Amino acid sequence: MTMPIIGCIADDFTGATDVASMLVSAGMRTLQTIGVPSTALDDDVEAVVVALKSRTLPADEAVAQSLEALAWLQAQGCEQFYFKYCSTFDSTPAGNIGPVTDALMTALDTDFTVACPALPANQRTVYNGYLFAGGVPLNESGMQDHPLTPMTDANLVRVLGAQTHQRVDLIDYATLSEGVEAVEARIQALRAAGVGIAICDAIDTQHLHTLAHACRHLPLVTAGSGLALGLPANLADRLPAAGQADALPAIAGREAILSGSCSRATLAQLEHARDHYPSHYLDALALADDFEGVIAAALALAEEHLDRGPVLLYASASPEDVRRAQEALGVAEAGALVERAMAEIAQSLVEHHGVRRLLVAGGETSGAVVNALGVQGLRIGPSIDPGVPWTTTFGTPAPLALTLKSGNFGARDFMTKAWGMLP
Ligand SMILES: Nc1ncnc2c1ncn2[C@@H]1O[C@H](COP(=O)(O)OP(=O)(O)OP(=O)(O)O)[C@@H](O)[C@H]1O
Ligand SMILES: O=C(O)[C@@H](O)C(=O)CO
Repeated sequence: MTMPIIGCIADDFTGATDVASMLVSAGMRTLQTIGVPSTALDDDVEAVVVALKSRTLPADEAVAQSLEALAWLQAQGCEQFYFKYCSTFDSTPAGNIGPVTDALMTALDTDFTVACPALPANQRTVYNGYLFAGGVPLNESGMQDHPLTPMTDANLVRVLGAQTHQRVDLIDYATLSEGVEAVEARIQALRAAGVGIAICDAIDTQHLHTLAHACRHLPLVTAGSGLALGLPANLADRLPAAGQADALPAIAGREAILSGSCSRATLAQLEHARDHYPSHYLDALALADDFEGVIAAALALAEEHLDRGPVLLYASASPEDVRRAQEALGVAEAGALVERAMAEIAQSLVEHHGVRRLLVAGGETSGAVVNALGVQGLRIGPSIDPGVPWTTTFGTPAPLALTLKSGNFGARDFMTKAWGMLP
């Protein structure tokens, strides 16, 4: 059996499929597990991604789960480890990026790692340590309104510095533009100065390739998914022949879209999709009043239309509507209520309405849906848009075609074009 080489720990489920899709597109066969498996891996793959739902847990729980994932990946033979967080660096002053990085560094007995959320293909770039999303500073990108992890500062040296025990410094774009040797020299200098984590600039994909090559001997890297594009090149002689990494079996069945993401990109995609498919809005306040009644209405609408193509069920709402729900119900309670609704709907669609092809938008939403469906893992297939692949499930009674869309990912027509890309 081929032993995996790269072991990733991802702090949410869509983030996990994102990093897995980058590894696949660069030629590594990749499997994603939902949580830490209780059994050993028995697939021939070059990379494994353990998907946690740890982004918004209390820091000590996120650390414990991440260390458990690390131990399992080490037991499967992985040689280099990758902590995947969001390209918008979603976290709070309490964590979890800093505390998890600290714990992984200690467990791997390493004094240095990099931190680079950049993904230029999705307009996430880091310049002089400042993170830009969609060409504007992070704190002006819409992320300042995120329901769970509002990001109000774009300076990552400062943001990470508040979360970690390590000294944090920068490898800037000028150094990255000079090439691998310049980056290696900078890493050596930072290490000698007692810096534990370097925020790395990257304003184009070449910077990520340079950084990945310069990191080839580090036991741990931490990043968004972009850095994964460059890692397979470090291992070229150990990968399968080109074109083999993203093959998926065909899955027939009814189609549905579930969205709990309130990001700007998802809201635009929903506007587009509503013009093409029957749709039903689940109002958070109505769910609080009559949970089962709202769900029954959504499922009735679905059953009426599913024979004719995809049906769209969504709770996604504008920042003002989300704020209204949060003020009435509490932030965590409103989120949990909507997630529970999406989970129950997904379960019913699959068990009672013949849905086998499912598109889910939102990281937390995807986590809730995947858990409700009993998905144990995903085989990663071709990407619909950068960072969002089709996958097929294992662990469910029958395999499903599933795509888990990170809130801010995908073009405006993502929800309509996805179906044509299934085998
Ligand atoms: N109308 C609403 N009112 C209040 N909360 C909502 C509403 N709709 C969705 N939510 C909650 O907002 C949160 C959205 O997070 P989620 O991770 O699913 O999407 P996202 O943040 O856009 O995606 P990602 O994490 O991939 O960037 C979820 O907890 C969801 O339940
Ligand atoms: O990196 C990203 O932006 C995504 O993979 C993600 O983690 C969103 O939840």
